[in-house]
Amino acid sequence: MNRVLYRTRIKFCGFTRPGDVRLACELGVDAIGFIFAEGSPRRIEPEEARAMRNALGLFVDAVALFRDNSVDQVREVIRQVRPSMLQFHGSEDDAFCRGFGVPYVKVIPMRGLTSAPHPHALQARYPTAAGFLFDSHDEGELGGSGETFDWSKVPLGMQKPFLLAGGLSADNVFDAIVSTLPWGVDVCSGIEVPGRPGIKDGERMRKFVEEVRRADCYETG
Ligand SMILES: O=C(O)c1ccccc1NCC(=O)[C@H](O)[C@H](O)COP(=O)(O)O
Repeated sequence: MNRVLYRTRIKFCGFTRPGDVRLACELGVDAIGFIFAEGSPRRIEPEEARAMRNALGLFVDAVALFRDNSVDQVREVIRQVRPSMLQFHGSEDDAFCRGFGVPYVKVIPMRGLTSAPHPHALQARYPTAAGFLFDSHDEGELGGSGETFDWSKVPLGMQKPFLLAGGLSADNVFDAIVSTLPWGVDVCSGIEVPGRPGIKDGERMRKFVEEVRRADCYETG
């Protein structure tokens, strides 16, 4: 497949500082993720996210991440942050996810799977999802682990766009894209200062974007 002129979307996740958000936008990312999951070291309050949302560049989406949060918590984030997309990491079903009237992405935990999830089964379970995100954590675990999963388990023939996540960095995102041809890639710890969750590293962000663009210009034949 000739991938010249293809553009892999980029989502950077787990921001805690407006300056990092501004730099990410200048680097040309498509979406910025704010984490509201209980127990996450990158969890922020809706007020903090609202300030960072206001720092977003033109045409950059705000994505709000949840993991089995209450209806009231999700509503409060929507009220204050006005995300253009919700991302659910827990055991939420389609009825819960669609109930807020904001498009949503459902995260599929990939750790420990012996075979690829079936695209029709995902579609049947989450019929109103705007897309899916394949991440490396196990069912019931937090995301943002910085670990990869077996990319051969990414299903072929997905009916909706999907994002690849889990342990991506400038060192492996080229191979990840060429191997799985995702709609987009999502990274959290791979663009951070090591050992400092939520503190993004400008040079790591820049290199990540550069490697995605390099993959976009690569002809797989
Ligand atoms: O990052 C967290 O702390 C977190 C906690 C609970 C739910 C989701 C969380 N992060 C979501 C993500 O950012 C993705 O899982 C991420 O793209 C993959 O993380 P990483 O392997 O660190 O790149």
